[in-house]
Amino acid sequence: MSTHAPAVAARAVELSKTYGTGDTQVHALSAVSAEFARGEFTAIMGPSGSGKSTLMHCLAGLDSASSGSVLIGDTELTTLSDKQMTQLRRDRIGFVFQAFNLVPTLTALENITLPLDIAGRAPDAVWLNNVLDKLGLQDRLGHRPGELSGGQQQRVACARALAGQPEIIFGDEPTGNLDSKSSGEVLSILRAAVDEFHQTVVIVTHDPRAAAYADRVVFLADGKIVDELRDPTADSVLDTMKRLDEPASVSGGAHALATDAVV
Ligand SMILES: Nc1ncnc2c1ncn2[C@@H]1O[C@H](COP(=O)(O)OP(=O)(O)OP(=O)(O)O)[C@@H](O)[C@H]1O
Repeated sequence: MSTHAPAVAARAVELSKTYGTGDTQVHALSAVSAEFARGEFTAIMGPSGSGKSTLMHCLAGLDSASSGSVLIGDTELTTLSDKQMTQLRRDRIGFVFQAFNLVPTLTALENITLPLDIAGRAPDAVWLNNVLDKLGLQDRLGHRPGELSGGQQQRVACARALAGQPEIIFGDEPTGNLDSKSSGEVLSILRAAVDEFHQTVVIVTHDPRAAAYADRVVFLADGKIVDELRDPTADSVLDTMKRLDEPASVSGGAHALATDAVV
């Protein structure tokens, strides 16, 4: 990776997303501004419907915002043509989503290397082996997705996202379907991508133990960033979640403080 790479891997600037009109209008995101530093692991948390997936999909160029902008490195996504957007997603971004999106007719290994094959790039053999070892996939590479358990399919999707060493990896509940062992393996490899390869990871999770693998946790509520934690532990994440569940009069001070810290 270039030593001149910008310090911020992804940035949302005054990002708003509104669904519907009139009485049924939903403000999924309300002027969210956030930076995701290069070489850092961030977890996004918040109650159901708070806008986590919407934020992640906008950051990853999978959905467009109603207003505001998203930058991946120095590239503003709204300036890109469809073709440029496809290339950016393919070359610079890795995705691990709950719906694994594996190709059923390809083997696990073929699924893992598919994005690289399409891009005409060869995987770094040492890195790929490391990923396959850490995710315990070496003896499953010849199997098709239908012959793998849910947890194994999720690990294949994770290996696919990591294989090309993209600048930034987005995960929407990447451990949502996994038992605690598989979950730990996926989170450890995401942590290694950050620590050993200076990649950037942003995941949405409901699980405080998963969030504890991150360097930073950003909390959303009602489409706004309301708090942030550095060097989280499962306990500090739980405490913050409880505090944010308290009535607005009690937690209002924390909201104002956190918003200042993030913007
Ligand atoms: N396509 C859509 N049409 C209308 N409303 C939508 C659409 N997608 C999301 N929403 C609404 O936007 C809000 C934010 O949704 P989002 O999926 O981002 O929340 P979330 O925090 O990821 O929730 P969860 O934890 O349940 O996955 C919710 O109120 C949701 O109902």
